[in-house]
Amino acid sequence: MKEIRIGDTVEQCVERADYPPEKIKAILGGETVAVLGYGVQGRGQSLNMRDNGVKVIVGQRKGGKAYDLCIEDGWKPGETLFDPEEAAAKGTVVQYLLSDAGQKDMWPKIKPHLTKGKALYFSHGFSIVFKDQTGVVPPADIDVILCAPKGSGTTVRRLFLEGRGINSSFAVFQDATGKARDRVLALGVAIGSGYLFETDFKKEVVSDLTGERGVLMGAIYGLWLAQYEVLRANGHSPSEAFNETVEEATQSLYPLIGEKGMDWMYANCSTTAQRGALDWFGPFRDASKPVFEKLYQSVASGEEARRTLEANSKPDYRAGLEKELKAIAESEMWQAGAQVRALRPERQGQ
Ligand SMILES: NC(=O)c1ccc[n+]([C@@H]2O[C@H](COP(=O)([O-])OP(=O)(O)OC[C@H]3O[C@@H](n4cnc5c(N)ncnc54)[C@H](O)[C@@H]3O)[C@@H](O)[C@H]2O)c1
Ligand SMILES: CC(C)(O)[C@@H](O)C(=O)O
Ligand SMILES: [Mg+2]
Ligand SMILES: [Mg+2]
Repeated sequence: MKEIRIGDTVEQCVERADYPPEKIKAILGGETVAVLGYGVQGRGQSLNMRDNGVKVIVGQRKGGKAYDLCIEDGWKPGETLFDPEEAAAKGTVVQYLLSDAGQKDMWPKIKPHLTKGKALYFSHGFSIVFKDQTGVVPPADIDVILCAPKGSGTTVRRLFLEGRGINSSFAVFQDATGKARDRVLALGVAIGSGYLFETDFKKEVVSDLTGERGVLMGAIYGLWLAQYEVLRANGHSPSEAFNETVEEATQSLYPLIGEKGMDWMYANCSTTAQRGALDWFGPFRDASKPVFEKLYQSVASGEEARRTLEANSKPDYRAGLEKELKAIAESEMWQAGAQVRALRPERQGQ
């Protein structure tokens, strides 16, 4: 365990060293972990656990790309690959990694398999916190736990293969067996977490929905687009506008900020950039803070959950979504992006 200490706030962080392989074996040795859903998280987490020696089975409905990927990844129908209900029946730990809307739909079929002493595991607080909208209310005699990797499932797998680890949060919502904390921490390390910090289901879902709608995806794209549009409207070429907005950020500055912090970045650019960035971060913060406050309220009130569930339940949702994504892919900015990325020396000849 290590501490993160900021003023009066002290957080205990759990590291891999706290759950070495023999401890994981002692905790999970008798368990069958059923991973329901082979999406981005289901795939990353199940493969990492399998490589870590945990007994894992996957529950993925037949047909479709995700099922084909299960076969490609070596899951064997009838041995380690089942439909979600059958896997839930076999698992002693049920990792509920269907899409959040899928969790609501499948709940009536999964719940009967959650018998006394099992653990129900989530990677998001969504279904439990918004139970009035999802109907997900677990039986009282099971453990209900959460481990939420703070990144894409793609990164969960990539970092594991590189011998690195993703940061994850963990929480215990219900401890029926007295083993819930050990179970979630052993699972958290087994899925490839680097370190784990404690949260609760409500804090996890509210921060996660805020982050992805905000700085991780929604806000950053909005900010990038605004700058790109201003540069283009003032006669800058697509190449110049894209490089100055996205390519330099993702390929040079953001990795450096990740490695060394924003203070280092500010100290290690030109004095011209330094003066300008110091003068302008305030106006950008002031302009965007009311939007973040509005976003947070929309998340905390359950409105974002309502919108997500409603949108996902529409029969034409997928078609509409594909149209929206196509519009981004075909927009000038991301067309420029595709061509700029293709020019990277390491991508030549691909
Ligand atoms: N995507 C990420 O990287 C990420 C990161 C952290 C947490 N999470 C959380 O992890 C969980 C899984 O997310 P994901 O993005 O991997 O899921 P996803 O959207 O990729 O879907 C996962 C699987 O759910 C199945 N599914 C969807 N609806 C279904 C239904 N009605 N019936 C049966 N199966 C259905 C699909 O076949 C798919 O294989 C969610 O709670 C999500 O919020 C995701
Ligand atoms: C990867 C993200 C954005 O962090 C996750 O929260 C998700 O919902 O996909
Ligand atoms: Mg999320
Ligand atoms: Mg997230």
